[in-house]
Amino acid sequence: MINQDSIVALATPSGAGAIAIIRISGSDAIAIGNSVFKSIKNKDLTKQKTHTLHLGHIVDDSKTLDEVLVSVFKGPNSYTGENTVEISCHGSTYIQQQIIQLLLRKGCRMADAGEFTLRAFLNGKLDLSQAEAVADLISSDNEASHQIAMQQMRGGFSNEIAKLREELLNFASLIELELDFAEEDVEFADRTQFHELLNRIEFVLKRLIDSFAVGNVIKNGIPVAIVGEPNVGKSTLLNALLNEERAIVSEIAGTTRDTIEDELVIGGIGFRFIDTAGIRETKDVVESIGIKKTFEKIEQAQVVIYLFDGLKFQISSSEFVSEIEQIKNKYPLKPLIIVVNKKDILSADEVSNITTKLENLNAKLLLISAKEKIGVEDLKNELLSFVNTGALRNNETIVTNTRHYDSLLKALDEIQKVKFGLETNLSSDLIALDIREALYQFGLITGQVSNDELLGNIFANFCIGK
Ligand SMILES: Nc1nc2c(c(=O)[nH]1)N(C=O)[C@@H](CNc1ccc(C(=O)N[C@@H](CCC(=O)O)C(=O)O)cc1)CN2
Ligand SMILES: Nc1nc2c(ncn2[C@@H]2O[C@H](COP(=O)(O)OP(=O)(O)OP(=O)(O)O)[C@@H](O)[C@H]2O)c(=O)[nH]1
Repeated sequence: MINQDSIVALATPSGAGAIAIIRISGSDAIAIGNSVFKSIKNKDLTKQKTHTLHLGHIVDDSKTLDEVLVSVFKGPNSYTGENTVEISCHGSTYIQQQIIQLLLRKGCRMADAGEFTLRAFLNGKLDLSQAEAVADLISSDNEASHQIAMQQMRGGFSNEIAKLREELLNFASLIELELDFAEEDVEFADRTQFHELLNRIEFVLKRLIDSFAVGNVIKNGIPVAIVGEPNVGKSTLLNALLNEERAIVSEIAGTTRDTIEDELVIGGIGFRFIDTAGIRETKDVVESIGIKKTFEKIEQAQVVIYLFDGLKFQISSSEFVSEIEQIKNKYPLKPLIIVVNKKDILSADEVSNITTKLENLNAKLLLISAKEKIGVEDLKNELLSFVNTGALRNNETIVTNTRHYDSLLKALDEIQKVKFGLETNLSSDLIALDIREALYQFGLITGQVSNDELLGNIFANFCIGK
């Protein structure tokens, strides 16, 4: 470990709280902490064991700033791998600022965003994908995104990649050794075994790449477009799903002109509902812009809810059927749920008329009342059925990070080139080049290969103090 300057930052959120934690990390962290701390038992912090907690006061010259608890971590046994001191003070913003300013005068500097975790990475405490998972963990707000981040932080993903990388590295060295004996025409690398390894790597890469489809939506929320004519109850449904009054419910048709997005967690999965203006034909300029937007939103959505008023269906059923067919034709692969609203005011005959006319449309049909909250739970379950939670349940590795996804795609491409090279008896030096490129992509994920620009990009997105 090189002699690192000592960095300081507030580890808890800014603002007042019961307690705030100020963290210092670096070679001189404990000495600096000691210089501002007066232990009630006259302890010298520099002489304390690692992972110990001490009560005392923070003093600025003779002025006592606060009564605090101080914890001591001795490098390499700390989060950052460096000497670390944490001061738990009373959570007044004034106290926080006074202590931080005092520490800055004593030789610390303010930490950059993510610098504690960057140091943990540089000191080998975490690999790069684990460090990135720390940021995901902090921003996770539902069960699924939390589970994935937690798994990644504990090294599930990097272990898998690191193992493949090591096996591949083995073959790379053997193939490269062959190059040194080019005249003799020897083969150190068993071609059958090598082929078997490449197949295995290809299989794992494909699985990881596929998992990104799930991972990405889990991280960002699954977009669901709610489409329907004005006044069918989109806003009421959204409110029923969100269980709070967010969208504007009104008696006037066409009030949902703009798209409103809202998030809701169902069964541990985040959904993003996109309330659209519907696809009713219109001459109104403002509304036709809304209709164009509706199609754009369907495009982006993973699931579409086509919502209509059950009473209106009785008058113009063929128009509804043709609209539904229009959506089905335009987006044949997009899951579509037909939701008939206002069931509470429909007669049994009307219900059976709707069912008969719509049951053969190759879409899920649900009759609900958004207002009376009838059938809303069924709709939630239906939405959940579109999420492939199999991988989640089985605790398989799920890729959520675009950077990793990108490297996995490139690695797969290289592995396939290597396979092709073997099959077509390409010369070893060319095969070796492709293997090196695949290894490089694996290394980018785990951080075995990195550079300042890459690290800068990653850690700049962290919060200060992490
Ligand atoms: N107060 C506090 N809470 C925190 C953190 C922290 O830094 N401080 N963390 C940080 O963000 C997370 C916990 N992560 C941590 C990871 C490693 C070590 C650590 O001391 N590791 C040592 C020794 C382990 C032992 O002997 O018990 C090591 O790895 O050698 C501490 C915290 C969440 N909670
Ligand atoms: N009886 C009954 N009325 C409902 C139901 N759902 C919505 N409504 C009423 O239908 C009217 C329109 O509801 P909104 O939720 O504003 O409809 P919208 O589709 O968002 O309308 P726009 O914003 O105009 O597109 C309101 O008066 C609601 O109270 C329902 O299940 N049953």
